[in-house]
Amino acid sequence: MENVCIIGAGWSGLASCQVLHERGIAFDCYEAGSEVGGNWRYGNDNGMSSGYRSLHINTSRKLSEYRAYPMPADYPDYPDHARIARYLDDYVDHFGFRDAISFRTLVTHVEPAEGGGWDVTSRQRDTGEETTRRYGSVLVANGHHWDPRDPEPAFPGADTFTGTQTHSHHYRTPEEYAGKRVLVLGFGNSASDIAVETSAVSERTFLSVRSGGYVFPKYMFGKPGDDMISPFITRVMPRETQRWVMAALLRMSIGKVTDFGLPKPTAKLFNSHPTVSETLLPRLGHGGITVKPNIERFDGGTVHFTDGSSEEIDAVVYSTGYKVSFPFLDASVMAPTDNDVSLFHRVADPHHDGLYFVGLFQPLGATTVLAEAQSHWIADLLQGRAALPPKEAMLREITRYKEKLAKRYVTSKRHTMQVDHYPYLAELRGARREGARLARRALRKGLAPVAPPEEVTVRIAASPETVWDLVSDVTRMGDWSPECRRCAWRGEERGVGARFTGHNRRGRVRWVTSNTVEEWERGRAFAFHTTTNGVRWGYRMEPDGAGGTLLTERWDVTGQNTGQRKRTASFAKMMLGGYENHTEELRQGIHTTLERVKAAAELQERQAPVELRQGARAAAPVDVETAA
Ligand SMILES: NC(=O)C1=CN([C@@H]2O[C@H](COP(=O)(O)OP(=O)(O)OC[C@H]3O[C@@H](n4cnc5c(N)ncnc54)[C@H](OP(=O)(O)O)[C@@H]3O)[C@@H](O)[C@H]2O)C=CC1
Repeated sequence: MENVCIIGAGWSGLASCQVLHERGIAFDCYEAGSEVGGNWRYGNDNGMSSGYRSLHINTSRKLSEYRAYPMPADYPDYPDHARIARYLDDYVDHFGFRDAISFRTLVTHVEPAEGGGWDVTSRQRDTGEETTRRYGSVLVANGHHWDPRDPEPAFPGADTFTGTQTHSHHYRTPEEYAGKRVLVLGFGNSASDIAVETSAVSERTFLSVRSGGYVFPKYMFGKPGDDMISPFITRVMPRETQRWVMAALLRMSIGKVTDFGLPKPTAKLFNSHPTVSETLLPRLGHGGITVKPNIERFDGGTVHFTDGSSEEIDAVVYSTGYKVSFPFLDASVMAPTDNDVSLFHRVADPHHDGLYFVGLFQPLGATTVLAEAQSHWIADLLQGRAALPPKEAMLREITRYKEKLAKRYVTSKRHTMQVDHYPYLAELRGARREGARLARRALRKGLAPVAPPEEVTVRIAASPETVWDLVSDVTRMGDWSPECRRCAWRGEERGVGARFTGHNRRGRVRWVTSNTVEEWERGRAFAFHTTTNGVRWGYRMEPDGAGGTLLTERWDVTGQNTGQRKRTASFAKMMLGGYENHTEELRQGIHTTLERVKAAAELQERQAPVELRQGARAAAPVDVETAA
């Protein structure tokens, strides 16, 4: 059974896939589209990409490549969407985790499971089949530039407008604006790119700007502009000095934005999300684009602006940004209002164990590298190499972050999750160090460590169906396991979701567990979740190529929440001779279980009428391998 779920195979989700794959953590990734790449897949059939035909990345290749996988050396400084999508495909195939991604599968619901973990429901787009699987942890990487935010509230008279009104999310190419009078609203990167494009074909293009800001060129002194910022500079140079130096460089290289008819920036440099464009200022200079203030109201085909001027307009493109939304999470779990989310170091939900968010930030820098760093921290947490601090400490960090944000940035729905590239990387390194310290302290206090899942495989000279019939009959579990005395089904149900009770004994200590079946596929898999302590047990059968079966038993504690870990550790300490000791007994118990299943299955196969045997041949006498 896969224990970690990743939602989304855009470049943030892929960073998590790669890191978890590299660290040996099993996961399932769900992707609504047929291909990886999210926004960078032009015309993505997941229906969520905002990418337009001319889209080029606005951070440089060097800054934007994953640390684990460089972009091809022959790529230009600022690759277009097609090259980025190809790079993402190569990344997946280079590391070999494509099989872990379920394409055309939309996650429809994620909810906390009884006893810990998360129930994830997904729908296969072709068959409509819905599946619910339980995971110890969920990594949400569904992106935050796909759910368009129209002006809120709508401008007065917008419903009387006789032209077209479109959000930039739906903009693809400029052709439909040929010969028209176009109004682009906003001053972010979408507005800037779209206004430049439509201005080449339209009769007139107007750019309506509510808040003035700086425009950063893609190149400075012949080099990509982000080459100017290095970890060294951000460490040694106070932000005020960086600001002063960059303002001077901008002034020298491109002049003041007001010289191009744009309004004066409403915030200091670096205190609002930057608009990056090599072409906007020249288009303004050529008179191809006319700057207007905000819209005041619509009236038929006329748009009135806040300075009292008005223009006849045929088409409006609202480039007014995006909503942060998680359609699969109930409002009781996470409901961001006005893009406001509360996450410890922008990753961990302090209110829900095992719920992490990847790429949910607005970087002054590159998403890839930051998502990669976030994923390494999450992997530490999943493997028990790091722990989170108490909830109160996480909430304090979030408050401090929001206070800093409020001091620095203009209050706006687009400035709720800003991070600076190198300082945020340093922050994540700090979170990992602190997490490791907390994990060591928990160990010293006798808390159960979260070990990576253990798997043991045995070769059995019997068919996968014979083996499955034995291990999935929980009433026989007492025959195999040294610790389990007996198990009994609760109710008539068999299959995923069926429940059973386990009765265990070690010496004079007896205890009872509740279990729910999570995988039930004859001849392939049987797995269950012990809801009492968050441990997951699974059996996987694979043909061994000689008519027999490779049976793998898996023991997975990574889905335990903190409460379950504490209870497990103290129960083991008080009643079972200590956590480490008991864990070792369980490990040995897996070998014993597999030996006993093997003996029973081979006996059954030998005794079965010849015609019922499925070609099982003699297997190696005792052939047990430990894989973890
Ligand atoms: N090439 C690339 O790599 C590209 C990257 N992007 C990225 O995608 C993200 C989204 O960018 P974008 O789509 O431009 O959205 P943004 O949120 O960055 O910008 C939205 C703009 O719309 C304005 N706005 C919002 N609501 C209103 C309103 N009711 N009336 C008037 N103005 C309004 C905002 O003004 P205010 O500031 O006052 O709120 C702001 O100027 C950003 O991270 C951007 O960098 C986008 C395009 C290309």
